Amino acid sequence: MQPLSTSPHAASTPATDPAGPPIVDFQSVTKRFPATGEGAGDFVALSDVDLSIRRGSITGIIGRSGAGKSTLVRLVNGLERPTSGRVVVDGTDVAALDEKGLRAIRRSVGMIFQHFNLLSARTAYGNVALPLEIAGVPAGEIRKRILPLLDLVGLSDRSSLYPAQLSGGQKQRVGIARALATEPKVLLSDEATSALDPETTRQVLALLKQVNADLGLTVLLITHEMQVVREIASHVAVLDKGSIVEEGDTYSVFSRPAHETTRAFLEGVTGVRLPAFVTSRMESEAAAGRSAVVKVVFTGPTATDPVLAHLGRDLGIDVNILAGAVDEISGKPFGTLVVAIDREVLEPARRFIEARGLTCEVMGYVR
Ligand SMILES: Nc1ncnc2c1ncn2[C@@H]1O[C@H](COP(=O)(O)OP(=O)(O)OP(=O)(O)O)[C@@H](O)[C@H]1O
Repeated sequence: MQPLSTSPHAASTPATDPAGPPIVDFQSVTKRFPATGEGAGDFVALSDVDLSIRRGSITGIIGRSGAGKSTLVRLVNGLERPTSGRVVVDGTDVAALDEKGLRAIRRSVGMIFQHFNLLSARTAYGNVALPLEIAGVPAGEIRKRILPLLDLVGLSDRSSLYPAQLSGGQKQRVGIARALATEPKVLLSDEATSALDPETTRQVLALLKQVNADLGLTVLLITHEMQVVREIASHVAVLDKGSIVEEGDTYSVFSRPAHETTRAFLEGVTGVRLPAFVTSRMESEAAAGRSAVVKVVFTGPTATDPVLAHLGRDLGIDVNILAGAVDEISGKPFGTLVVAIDREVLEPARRFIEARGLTCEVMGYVR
């Protein structure tokens, strides 16, 4: 694969500016769908959503099935229109556009899909050429643009093959090249790696990361795979029943998830799983003679500090380690330890730990 600095977009791509105005701004967006059944009211798919997508970010949208993720993303390229509110893409209110304006916005917002959506009767080259043909770009110019794109996605030697002759990963690479053909500012990805095996997923993610870093292209991705978000997303927004319940940079949200939906999604992905011998004995009452089972989360610069050793040395409080893991989110360390602390000394221990920037959560009590 060629470095992207030689790509045809390099000169025309706006610089990444995290502090600048958002590239996509959802302002009080509500989306209702008309009732489908007799007597049923309208269905509210999105309710008063405010969300700013930073220019140059990779933002993951997560949420349960039916939470409104696809609807949110389809508003960005005008495939859906908000019932109320505004969706502003690079300064343009998409909902206010006529057909001509929508065609223009769709050139600046590319999209890739779970099932690739390639035309089976066209070669890889023909699929990538399609959006340029629709835009009326002359054939000679199309050729000049497509060859570096196929090179970029590592498919120069597959350009004359049809989708049926390509692997899933190769088809998604064609999808990415096609989405990049019109030199978009934003790339929407709707479960683009869900149909791929783990190794191919890694390769496609690496390509998205490279495109993001080298072209400054903002990526807005829907996924149910938390590993994907943890690995490549700089920011994350959690949707629950049509509302944003949590958002921020991925490290902050994933290391200290505040909402129950986020916690449920992260179960088993970050942190530790308690061994059965602990969970089977755990009780909710803090009765005498029991120890508290405390989850201690180490983040940022404290992630590798020996705080619990200091607890023993400075306060003479010993802890019993039950489970632990050191993990990585967006390339930064993140540690979780589950420890048993004598109930009688729980409060001083908690104050000591929290004063050093760590978080404590009492999960229950054991004898
Ligand atoms: N055109 C439509 N007409 C009626 N209801 C719709 C329409 N499109 C979506 N919905 C409803 O809006 C809700 C949100 O749908 P959406 O596809 O955005 O969810 P999602 O979070 O992407 O779900 P999934 O993860 O299952 O794809 C769902 O309950 C869905 O049935």
